[in-house]
Parts: sequence; C-alpha cells; structure tokens
Amino acid sequence: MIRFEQVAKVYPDGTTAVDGLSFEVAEGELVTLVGPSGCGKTTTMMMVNRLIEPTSGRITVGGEDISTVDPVRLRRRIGYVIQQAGLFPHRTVLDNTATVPALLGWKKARARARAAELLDLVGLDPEVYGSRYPAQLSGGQRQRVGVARALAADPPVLLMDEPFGAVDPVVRERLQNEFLSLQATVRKTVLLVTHDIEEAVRMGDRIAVYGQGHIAQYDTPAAVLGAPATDEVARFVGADRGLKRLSVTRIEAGDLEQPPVARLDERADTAAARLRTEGARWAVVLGPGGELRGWVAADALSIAGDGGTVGELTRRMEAWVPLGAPLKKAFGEMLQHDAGWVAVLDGDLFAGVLTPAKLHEALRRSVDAEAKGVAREDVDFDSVADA
Ligand SMILES: Nc1ncnc2c1ncn2[C@@H]1O[C@H](COP(=O)(O)OP(=O)(O)OP(=O)(O)O)[C@@H](O)[C@H]1O
Repeated sequence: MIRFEQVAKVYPDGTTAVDGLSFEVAEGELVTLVGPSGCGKTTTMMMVNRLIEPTSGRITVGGEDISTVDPVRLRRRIGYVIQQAGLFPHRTVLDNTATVPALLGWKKARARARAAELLDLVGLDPEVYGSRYPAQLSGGQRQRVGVARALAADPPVLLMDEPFGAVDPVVRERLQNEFLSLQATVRKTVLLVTHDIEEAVRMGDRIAVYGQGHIAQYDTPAAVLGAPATDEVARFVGADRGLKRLSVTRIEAGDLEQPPVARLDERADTAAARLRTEGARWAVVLGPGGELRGWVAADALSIAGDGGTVGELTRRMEAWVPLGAPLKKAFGEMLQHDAGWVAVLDGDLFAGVLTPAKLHEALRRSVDAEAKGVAREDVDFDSVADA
C-alpha cells in the first residue's frame, strides 16, 4: 500500500535526514517507526503526505507515484494525527472533527452526522463533547478528537506522529488499547512514529527500528526483540528485551501443562485416593462440560467425610488468563495472586495451566521458533529438569 524505493532526503543545509530508505507497508497493516531522536522518523512520515519532498527515490501509495499526485488531493486520502492533536482552538469538537468532510464539500448536515459517528467511535459522546472547545477537554480527550478527525473522511491511510505522546502513561496505555481495538475494525494502513520502544512493540504489526538516517531492522516485534539484527538495535530495544518479549508472545495450547483434574460432582474420597496415587497436592475442578469451576486441595479432600463431593470443597480460581493472551499477562496474574500457576481458558473451557517453568519454556521456544522460522511446537527444548 505504501512503498518507499531508495528514498533519500537531504535538507537545504546539507543535513541528510534519511538515505537509501526502501520498505513497504501492506494494506491494513500498522507499522511503527521507532528510534532515537533525530534519526529521520518524522521526515519519513511527512514525505508520505508530501509535507516534505524527497531529494531522490520514489514513494508510491496504492501503486501511484505520489510525486505525480496533487498534494491537496493526496492529503485528503491520508489521515494525519499529530502530537497535541493540533485541533483548531476556536472551533467546537464537532466542527474540528468535520474539518475534512467539510473541505471535501460534503453538505453540512452530512459532515456533522459523520463527525458525531466518529466521536462516538473514539469513545466521546457527541451530545456531551460535540459543542465543547478543545481547551475544555482533557489531554486524552483531545487526542481522541485528533484520531476522530483523521478518520472522518474514511481515508485508507493514516499517519500518526507521536499520537499518544502528550498524555500521562496511564492514559497513554488506555489510548493505545482503544486505538488497537478501533484499528481491528477499520483496518487502515497506518504509519505510526514513536520514540518509545514499548509503544512500538505493543502497537506494531511490524516495526521499523531506525539507526541514523536508515532502517536498521524491519520485522515483527517478536522477531526484533528475539533476534536484534545489529548491536545498535539491541541497545535500542534494551537489555530487558526478554521481559518486553513477554508482552508480544502469546499463550498457545502447546505451552500448557495438564494438571490433575477432579469433577465437580465426583465423590471427595474417590478424588482423594486418585490424587494420592498420582502424588498430587491439588487438582483443577471442572464442571460437566469441561468448564473451569475452581481448584481443590488434596488435603481438604482427604479429611472430608463420607458422602462429601468435590464441589463442596472447591475454591475459586482467581488466577486465570485466556488462551492467546500475552505471556506477560499470565506472569502478572501469578504475581498478583501469589499463585504458583495460572489456569488458561479457551472460551469457558479449561485448556491447561501455565507454571513459571512452562512460561520460561514458551518464551525460549518462541525465540528459537522465530529464529528458525518454524512453529513453536516444533522446537526441541532442553530444560534443566531434563539435564
Ligand atoms: N527543516 C530541516 N532542516 C534541516 N535539518 C532538518 C530539518 N528537519 C529535520 N532536520 C534534521 O533531520 C534529521 C531527522 O529529523 P526528523 O525530525 O526526521 O527525526 P525524528 O527521528 O523524527 O526525531 P524526533 O524523534 O526527535 O522527532 C535530524 O538531524 C534533524 O535535525
């Protein structure tokens, strides 16, 4: 959808901002450009809507060489979100959001209806916020209006320059998540500039890690964290890249351990005897359809009187995560509930548990799988326990 071919930009004072830039962003893909200050990220982005003209090379959007497209016409197809949102202070939120449809000559009522729809989409009630002025909004709300405005004319491409830079870390994470769920519906082709590696890995389908004036690595977040292409990239992604990788590696069925299981309506003494033979201290309790109902301690089962059932002794399972959640979430649940393991659910159904050892193994396998280009379950793994 967006393609850079050997693009260079040398500013009039002789500064080379970027050189030999070649990469492609697929339709519907969100690519983050990340790197230290002054490495050329903003220059790259602003060449796409021709706010900056390249010195050499070619950029195409949707197959069309943009140097042949009228810049005004081009910008109407490209939404642009900047830090501090860049709203017009003397226009209401509704009118700010309707800016591009108005420029495109939509009838006023239609443009306003569209603006209201977009405000709703980014979580701002148009009845409440539509008539306010930007100064009467919080920083996070202003950013949301910025996103709504960029999307108003439904452009296929969205450029976002540090869009969540001006808000505190908590609001920032919320805005990032909101934008990701929005993106799952609107599927725009997005270029997002950030200097924050956490944001880059959280948001990007792929990330372009910049060195000075060039892209040092262009790959999925997991691949960049698992196998940085150069020392420069390794330094930039940080010594804690293993930890960061926890947030981009998702729990797969093959990562799980299958613990002892007891049924809700099973007799306590039968379950106790079985667990004793298996040498287990606890079991996961499942309902008739295989849904997770909690857990039970072997000790509690042993001292239950005749006729007691597992269900009467079952305790609530606090620590659980859905299959497909990031490993980091599982780790967080373990710490929060001071649990030695977390249950993993596939919908309502119990899929297995993750222990710290299994979590480590999943992480190691995913690194190896990425490096070898194979599925995670096809990676051999030797643990200390096997040695
Ligand atoms: N108009 C200009 N004239 C001369 N040099 C410029 C101009 N604009 C940017 N530069 C230089 O080009 C290089 C790349 O700048 P750019 O703004 O693209 O970097 P960036 O990666 O977006 O940085 P930041 O994260 O600080 O915004 C820098 O060395 C910058 O000083």
